[in-house]
Amino acid sequence: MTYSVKEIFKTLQGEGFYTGRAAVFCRFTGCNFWNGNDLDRINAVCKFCDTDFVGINGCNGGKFRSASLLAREISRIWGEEYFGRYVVLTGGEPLLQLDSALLSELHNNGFEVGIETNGSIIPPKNVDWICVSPKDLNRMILREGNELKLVFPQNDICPDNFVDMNFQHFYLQPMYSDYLALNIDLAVNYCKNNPKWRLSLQTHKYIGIP
Ligand SMILES: C[S@@+](CC[C@H](N)C(=O)[O-])C[C@H]1O[C@@H](n2cnc3c(N)ncnc32)[C@H](O)[C@@H]1O
Ligand SMILES: Nc1nc2[nH]cc(C(=O)O)c2c(=O)[nH]1
Ligand code: SF4
Ligand SMILES: [Mg+2]
Repeated sequence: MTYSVKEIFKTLQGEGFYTGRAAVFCRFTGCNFWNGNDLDRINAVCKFCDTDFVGINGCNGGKFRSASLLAREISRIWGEEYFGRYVVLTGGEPLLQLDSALLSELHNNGFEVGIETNGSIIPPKNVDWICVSPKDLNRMILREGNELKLVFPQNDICPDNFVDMNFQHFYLQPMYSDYLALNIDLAVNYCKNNPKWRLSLQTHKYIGIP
């Protein structure tokens, strides 16, 4: 299998449960909820994406012709240290490309593997950390995982829809947009009144790291 990757970089996880943890981010090309063209946002399932996932032209991006070649590149970017190896597969939608071959190669290289997914595709078995961030209730078939991270607020999606699903942690992440300050206020208030939910800030954006 050939994997199309926009970029690969080492940083700190900026969001959710593992905020502050060193990780290599592997951003796969392409998404099933938006084609990445700004002109098509209004017709997309997901209209507020903050990410460029088109093409293979980012830092360390490219076409990787096998799982072992991609795992080797992720390993190189992590560096020598064996302790704490963590890779976050994101995109775009990583589950359009993640298969058990790549997952095994990453495990063989000593990585814990996390995914950031929109919940519309069932992942292969043995992913170590699953973060689901729903955008469309009707398309959300992955209804369990480690963390549910809802971008907030979203038209037609209320946090109540998720509280009976099988997740260990529930986060509201203020929508990054021209209305960020308002969205933060709304999320803070929601968390104050609904303590099952915690605030997830996109901390990397505040401190200027990728
Ligand atoms: C770019 S997405 C890629 C992974 C996957 N397609 C998904 O949606 O979960 C990575 C994370 O960024 C979040 N995100 C995207 N746009 C955002 C925005 N405008 N404000 C806050 N979070 C956003 C997503 O909800 C997701 O949790
Ligand atoms: N630092 C950092 N943390 C992140 N957590 C989720 C991200 C993503 O785009 O999937 C992301 C990202 O792009 N950078
Ligand atoms: S589903 Fe994820 S990658 Fe796709 S457009 Fe939405 S936020 Fe962006
Ligand atoms: Mg991001």
